Amino acid sequence: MTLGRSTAPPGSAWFRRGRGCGRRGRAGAALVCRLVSVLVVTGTCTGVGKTVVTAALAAVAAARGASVAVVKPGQTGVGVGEPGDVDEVRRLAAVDDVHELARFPDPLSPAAAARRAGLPPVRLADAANRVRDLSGDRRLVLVEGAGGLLVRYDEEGATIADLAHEVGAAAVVVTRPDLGTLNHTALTLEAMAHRGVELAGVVVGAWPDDPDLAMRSNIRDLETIAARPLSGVLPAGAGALDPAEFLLTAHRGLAPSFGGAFDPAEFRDRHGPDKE
Ligand SMILES: Nc1ncnc2c1ncn2[C@@H]1O[C@H](COP(=O)(O)OP(=O)(O)OP(=O)(O)O)[C@@H](O)[C@H]1O
Ligand SMILES: C[C@H](N)[C@H](N)CCCCCC(=O)O
Ligand SMILES: [Mg+2]
Repeated sequence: MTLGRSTAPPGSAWFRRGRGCGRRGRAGAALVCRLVSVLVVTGTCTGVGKTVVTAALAAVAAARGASVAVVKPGQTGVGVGEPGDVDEVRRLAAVDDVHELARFPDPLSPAAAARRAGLPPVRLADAANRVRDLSGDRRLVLVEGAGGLLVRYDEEGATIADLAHEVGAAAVVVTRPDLGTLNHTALTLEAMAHRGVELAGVVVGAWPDDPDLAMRSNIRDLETIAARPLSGVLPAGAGALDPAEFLLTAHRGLAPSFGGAFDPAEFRDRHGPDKE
């Protein structure tokens, strides 16, 4: 995916029919002319930094002039009147076009939290329709899951992977840098491949100032597992920045495919295990 450029992005974007294109199809009708991307932001677990990465993607895209909407289909662990993940994105990225589709107070999976609240669960088919509607006139729609890829939204076992597949979105996988992440990342990528969900990139959600040996070593192995360079690394503490500082950090921390300036080779050289 390439935001704000004329080159066609791979996979996660498509051209949408629209007016004013100026080109004509075989039947003489105006051809598709607007590039739209829908990205699902998932992770290897809860608390890995999906919200911060979602905010970073939104901030960088909005700064390039793209219209960005952010959707959280199921927010759990947050009470009435308390800020949820989309409020965090609004604060960090200064993007107001945010949509929380359902909220359940218990800090559980959306399916379990709905069950405990005695409320109907999130219907991901409805969420997919909402995402499609939003993509009608936005340049980028970001959809943040709850927890990891296979967390359930209802008793039938619908997951954010189903939503991604349904709307044809690629997924950004946010991962931890520390020991244990290699297995969690491999499992997530394997489950995505099994379900036909394309990988948009692996992003480390929170890289500390003092990475240990496992973290340094994991850079290369995460790239091996993903069969591509890292698509970004955000520093720990980014979530506490003000919007202007956050935008600079997001730009530095996201790869050019997401509109940023992150250089995975430079990061690998600087932080690899022989740089202790
Ligand atoms: N780069 C970062 N800078 C600062 N804080 C971070 C960063 N990444 C994560 N955090 C903090 O770690 C915690 C978990 O991060 P976050 O809320 O983004 O996780 P998540 O993957 O979105 O989890 P959930 O499944 O609840 O949506 C939060 O308190 C957040 O502020
Ligand atoms: C409450 C938490 N912050 C998330 N919103 C939901 C995480 C659900 C994880 C379920 C699991 O994988 O066991
Ligand atoms: Mg979150």
